[in-house]
Amino acid sequence: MKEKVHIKRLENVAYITINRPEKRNAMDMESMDLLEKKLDEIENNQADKVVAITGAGNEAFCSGGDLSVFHHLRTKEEAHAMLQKMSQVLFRLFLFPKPTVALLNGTAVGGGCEIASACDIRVSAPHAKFGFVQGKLAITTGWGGTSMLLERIEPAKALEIVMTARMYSAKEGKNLGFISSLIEGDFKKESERYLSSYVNLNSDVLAAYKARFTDRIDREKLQQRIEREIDDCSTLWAKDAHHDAVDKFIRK
Ligand SMILES: CCCC(=O)SCCNC(=O)CCNC(=O)[C@H](O)C(C)(C)COP(=O)(O)OP(=O)(O)OC[C@H]1O[C@@H](n2cnc3c(N)ncnc32)[C@H](O)[C@@H]1OP(=O)(O)O
Repeated sequence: MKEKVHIKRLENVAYITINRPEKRNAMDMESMDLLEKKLDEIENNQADKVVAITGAGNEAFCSGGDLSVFHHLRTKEEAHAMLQKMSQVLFRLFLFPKPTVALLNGTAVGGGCEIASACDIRVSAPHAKFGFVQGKLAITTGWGGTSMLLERIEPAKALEIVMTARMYSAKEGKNLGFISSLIEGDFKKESERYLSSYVNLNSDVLAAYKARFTDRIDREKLQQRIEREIDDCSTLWAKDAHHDAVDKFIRK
């Protein structure tokens, strides 16, 4: 049976692939658990120097939470539990002791952008689009995405991205500083080549640089901001405006 999230290893890079292309790599609870397990595995495996997260296929990196499943969460408490679960996984990814790279092989939407924001670096195929579209579903980000995006790019630009809730091209993402590099050509092959330059250094050197990168973060404050984000999102989740917007997506 296919695993919804799997790892492949190549030259000291651990590639985590969200493997639900028929749902544009949407995350359900099982995928969240698997992502967490893969992080455990990589953290304990000395040979893994760098973590790359990507989506199966060419169309999507990740379309966010699985709306067909999470639509059954009706109350604030139910939504809160799900949001907290994934935000804990992403907080861990944000502070992961090894460098992390989101390989945007295709569209990243909603929670997919939150996963990308949790990674240290985002590189993208030129055709990939991204959008923090949660606002269109009458909710905010709830996996910690806005709090983490604010650590990644200029605050005014982060605010623009979440408040317009629109889709951006990869080129726009590069101009906004959300995407570090665009990878032309065969994305899989060229991103492997791109990552091979990261693993030339030994793992202690990479870990030391990564530690300096995360030292900048006030972890306690970030955690508090994420908790407030989860609280806002779960309050909005329980309202009719959100349920109606998701109904519309599911019925389309
Ligand atoms: C919970 C944390 C916050 C969140 O993540 S809220 C969720 C935010 N995500 C969204 O609103 C994304 C909704 N999806 C889309 O806009 C589009 O599907 C997307 C990603 C641009 C891809 O467009 P297309 O390539 O044209 O593909 P499509 O729409 O025909 O979709 C193909 C099949 O995938 C399904 N799908 C896509 N995104 C999903 C999702 N998030 N949850 C559950 N199912 C999802 C879609 O229903 C369709 O299924 P089917 O083939 O009709 O059975």
